[in-house]
Amino acid sequence: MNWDETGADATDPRLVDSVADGEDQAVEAALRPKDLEEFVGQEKVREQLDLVLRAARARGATADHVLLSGAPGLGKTTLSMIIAAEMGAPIRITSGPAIQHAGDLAAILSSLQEGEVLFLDEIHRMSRPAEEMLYMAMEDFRVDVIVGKGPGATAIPLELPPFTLVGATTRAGLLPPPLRDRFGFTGHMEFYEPAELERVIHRSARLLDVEIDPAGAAEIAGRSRGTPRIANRLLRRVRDYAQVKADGVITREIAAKALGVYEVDGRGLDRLDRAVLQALLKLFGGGPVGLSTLAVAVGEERETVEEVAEPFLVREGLLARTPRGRVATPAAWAHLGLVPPQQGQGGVSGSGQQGLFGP
Ligand SMILES: Nc1ncnc2c1ncn2[C@@H]1O[C@H](COP(=O)(O)OP(=O)(O)OP(=O)(O)O)[C@@H](O)[C@H]1O
Repeated sequence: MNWDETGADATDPRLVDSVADGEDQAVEAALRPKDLEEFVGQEKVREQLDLVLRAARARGATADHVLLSGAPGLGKTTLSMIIAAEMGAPIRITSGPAIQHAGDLAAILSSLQEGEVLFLDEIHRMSRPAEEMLYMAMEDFRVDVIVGKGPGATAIPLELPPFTLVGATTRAGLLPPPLRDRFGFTGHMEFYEPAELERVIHRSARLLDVEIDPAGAAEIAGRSRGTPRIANRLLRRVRDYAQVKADGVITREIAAKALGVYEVDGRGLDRLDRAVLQALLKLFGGGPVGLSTLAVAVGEERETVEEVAEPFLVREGLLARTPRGRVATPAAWAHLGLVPPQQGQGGVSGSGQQGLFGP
């Protein structure tokens, strides 16, 4: 298989991948909530952000810098756009990996308008010199542009208009403390509850002009891995099925059948997730087994198993990472409808050995 570094398979994109693909980006623009009122869930972050923005508006000031942390697809970009809209300000969108040199950042910062929101996605992946330039820009609204090289180099100070930096990261812990401390507000985005995802799905269905009943929305929500981006993507695939195979209306039965076709099971696991669990249970009696062995057993790279399949399996309480290796939980046996071996029988089943080492 050909998985790229984001965990997406270049030839066969995963329906349950929380990273956006090209099709998502086009549809996401239409589905994004436009204000805090429309933004579903994340009650704490919404309430706190609402206060920050209202207070800034009342003072006629630019809002404080905001750091948003959380997994991909939970709404960080959407919230940054809402911050700009609520402040009546324009927004500029860029990302850490796009800023290779301090000069790239200087060019962006020096062209900002007063009050503009600068959204910096994956801020933890910015280069070190750019990061250091950002410290001063965030605190003093000033940057030193270095002209020339070596002993003759001079720093020319450049005043910047006040702006609001909205930084997004999947891992707040990776940010150096001097950067983290310069944000006036940090919001941590949680995975969504099924009921919240149902609201997201009903709203998106309305915007896409698709008829869906509450049980149909619940069925999709339960398979969406707590992530609105995945919910919206599954909704689009179910809509296709409903149009081609039925009368266009999404019911529980249609949603379940459609997602069965796409191999997304009732809990949101896809083919790769299930292959990992099946190998762990059937070949290794539930573990413990080392990551490399598990990867060989499913015919995948170690990194693919570790970074693409495991995080969700761990989050779902189906798999545990222990110092002795990967171990299946009782919930994993139940999910695949298998019975754990009796204690003392040894971990590996006969058929498993055959599967692994050949007949
Ligand atoms: N709270 C929400 N209510 C309704 N829709 C949402 C919400 N959060 C996200 N979405 C929808 O999910 C999709 C993905 O959201 P968004 O692009 O903001 O995620 P993200 O956290 O920025 O992801 P990434 O880090 O991968 O860029 C968008 O279509 C957006 O409309």
